[in-house]
Amino acid sequence: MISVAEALDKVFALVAPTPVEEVPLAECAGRVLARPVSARLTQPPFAASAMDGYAVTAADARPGAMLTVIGTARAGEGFAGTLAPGQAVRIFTGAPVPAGADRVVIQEDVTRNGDRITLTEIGSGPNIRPAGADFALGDTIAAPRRLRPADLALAAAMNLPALPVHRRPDVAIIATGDELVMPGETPGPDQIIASNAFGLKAMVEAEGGHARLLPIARDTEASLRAVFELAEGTDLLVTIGGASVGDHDLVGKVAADLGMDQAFYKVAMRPGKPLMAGRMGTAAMIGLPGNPVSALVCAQLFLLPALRVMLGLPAAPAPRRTGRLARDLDANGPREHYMRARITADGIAPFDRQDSALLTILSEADALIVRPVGDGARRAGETVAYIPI
Ligand SMILES: Nc1nc2c(c(=O)[nH]1)N[C@H]1C(S)=C(S)[C@@H](COP(=O)(O)OP(=O)(O)OC[C@H]3O[C@@H](n4cnc5c(N)ncnc54)[C@H](O)[C@@H]3O)O[C@H]1N2
Ligand code: MOO
Repeated sequence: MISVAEALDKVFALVAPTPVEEVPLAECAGRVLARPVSARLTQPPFAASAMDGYAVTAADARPGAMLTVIGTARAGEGFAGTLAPGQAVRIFTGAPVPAGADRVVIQEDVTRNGDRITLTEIGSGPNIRPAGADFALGDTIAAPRRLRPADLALAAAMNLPALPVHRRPDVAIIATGDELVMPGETPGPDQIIASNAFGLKAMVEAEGGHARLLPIARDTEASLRAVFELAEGTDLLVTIGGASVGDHDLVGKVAADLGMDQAFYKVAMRPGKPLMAGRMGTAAMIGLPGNPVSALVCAQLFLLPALRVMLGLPAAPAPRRTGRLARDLDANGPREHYMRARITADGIAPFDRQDSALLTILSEADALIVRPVGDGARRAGETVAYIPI
């Protein structure tokens, strides 16, 4: 058995970033920018008014100044002339500041009578945004970068109608087992509903991958082989179950028969010991354990970091934080333990029941407390590492 860190390194060695494609800006949310992109213009392109008011010269910027309004500048249409002392231009937010003007006095600080104004007060700032205050022609957005809403607005402002992003990795998900039927079907007396694949699909898609749910493979070599073939062309093949040592655990054997080059099998972790990974032709393969919590925890620890590499992001373990324990914990054993827990006002509270079959607990959990191998007993109030989920 290898450690979680060793297994993760081996998983990283199985995957590579997907090719880059140009995608229209409106479809880039959450995608990963593959190359730096440069602004095609300067923003603002001209000195712009930050307020509604009157553009005046520095010489007139004093309370009591009486000025003549000689024109208007609004967003979309500036004032063509040049402002001289004794003059003002009516100006609106976003409008180009006329030549000769040094500041904008907000209209609340002005009284107007016909085309004459009197400045009643002068605020502290000039209320002018200089050209290029936000960015200049050629300024870049660095890559790789997960594109957030503000990044898309910035790219739009830079006049970039499409962005180079990594193709969404295709992830083919195969549930295995004679006991499984799909949600909505009526299970036979010895059957249960296949649940894991739905959680995995949601995780993959939330991360930016494209998940395909393949038909459930039965516990025969022929059925497994047939479903594996449907995964042809995928970037990442994920199987669920059939990974352990039982007579019907055939995933490893069938994958090997189909040419899987196994990178590892079994990891010193709880839940999720019977995890496997390898390469099958052009695809990476991750064989998840069947127990629902094991499958989803292993996906959090291995599948998502692998997906992030495929999306062009750096290879890194699932992000961790630290928190204070809300209650005492017993010593840990020889496997790294990822304990389902909830973050509460009193600290981070592990659930009493940690059985890897309990989806109700996982559904209530928002954290996995990380217990290192051989970690001693911990008291309430001590700091522990956890992975937000
Ligand atoms: N003698 C041993 N037995 C087991 C060991 C071991 O080391 N020695 N490991 C245990 C551990 S840990 C786990 S985890 C499981 C994993 O076994 P498999 O990956 O072979 O999974 P299955 O046996 O196929 O299924 C386990 C469990 O999960 C249910 N299952 C499977 N797929 C799904 C699905 N898509 N949706 C919902 N539930 C699913 C399945 O019905 C079983 O109840 O092995 C232990 N045994
Ligand atoms: O992954 Mo197994 O479920 O460690 O319980």
